[in-house]
Amino acid sequence: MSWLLPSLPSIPGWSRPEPPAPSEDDSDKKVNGEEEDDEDLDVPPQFPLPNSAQRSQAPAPAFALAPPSPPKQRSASPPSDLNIAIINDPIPLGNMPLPHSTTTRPDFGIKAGGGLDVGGALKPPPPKKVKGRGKVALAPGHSALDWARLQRSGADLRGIEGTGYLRVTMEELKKHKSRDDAWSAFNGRVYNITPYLNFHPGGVDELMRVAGRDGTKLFMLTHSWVNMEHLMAECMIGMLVRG
Ligand code: HEM
Repeated sequence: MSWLLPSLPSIPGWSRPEPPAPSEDDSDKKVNGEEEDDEDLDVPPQFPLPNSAQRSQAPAPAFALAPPSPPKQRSASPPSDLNIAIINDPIPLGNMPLPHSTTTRPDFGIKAGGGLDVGGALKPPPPKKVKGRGKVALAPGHSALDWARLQRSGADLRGIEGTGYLRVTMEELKKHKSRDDAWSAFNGRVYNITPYLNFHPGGVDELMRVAGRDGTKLFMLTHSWVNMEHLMAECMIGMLVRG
């Protein structure tokens, strides 16, 4: 192996230390041609050394177990339902003044023990009072379905059997304003409302308010969504004309 080592110039007074000659003990450690490691080589040195100054001054090893922490004091109030830490004990601040923004601690409406103290702006609005729509209880046999059946029955609902659609003047219209002979005009068409009176969900009296006159405005103000032309198709007398 000498060829691996660079050839050093020979310096007077200096010589390469010769490796120690293998002793008889070393030869004993060779078993079946394999060299056993010396166990002492893997043991790290003690630090600090057993007779060092650090070791003599150190009262106890620094990695001794810390004493157990004292049991936590439970607050009188149960914990909040919300996952927000509410600090009961003020944090010691020494002489440090609190910033203006935190001189009063906000509670965010959270009550002690959980739940929200909804007050002021957070309070839900009171339930709206629903104004009575003025629907009436219809007599048996006078439902919307009964009216539809009556319309399809072929019965004379116009009250002017045998005549076609009429041209009705305002003067003529005004003559039909009784319970058993009531006409009314809606959107330029004149209807015999008499057979419908007891079927009217708003009641007889409401419908009678427009008997003998133009009821378009009141109808639209009350229930513009009602398909009056369809409901009253079989009751149509004719068209409202000037004259
Ligand atoms: C021939 C014309 C009319 C027909 C076919 C008719 C039909 C109806 C119908 C189908 C309803 C039930 C509405 C619903 O359930 O949403 C109703 C309700 C009502 N109608 Fe009429 N109506 C007529 C004329 C009038 C007029 C002229 C008035 C008022 C003077 C009136 C007053 C009411 C009221 C107060 C109700 C109950 C409240 C409501 O449901 O809106 N109706 N009517």
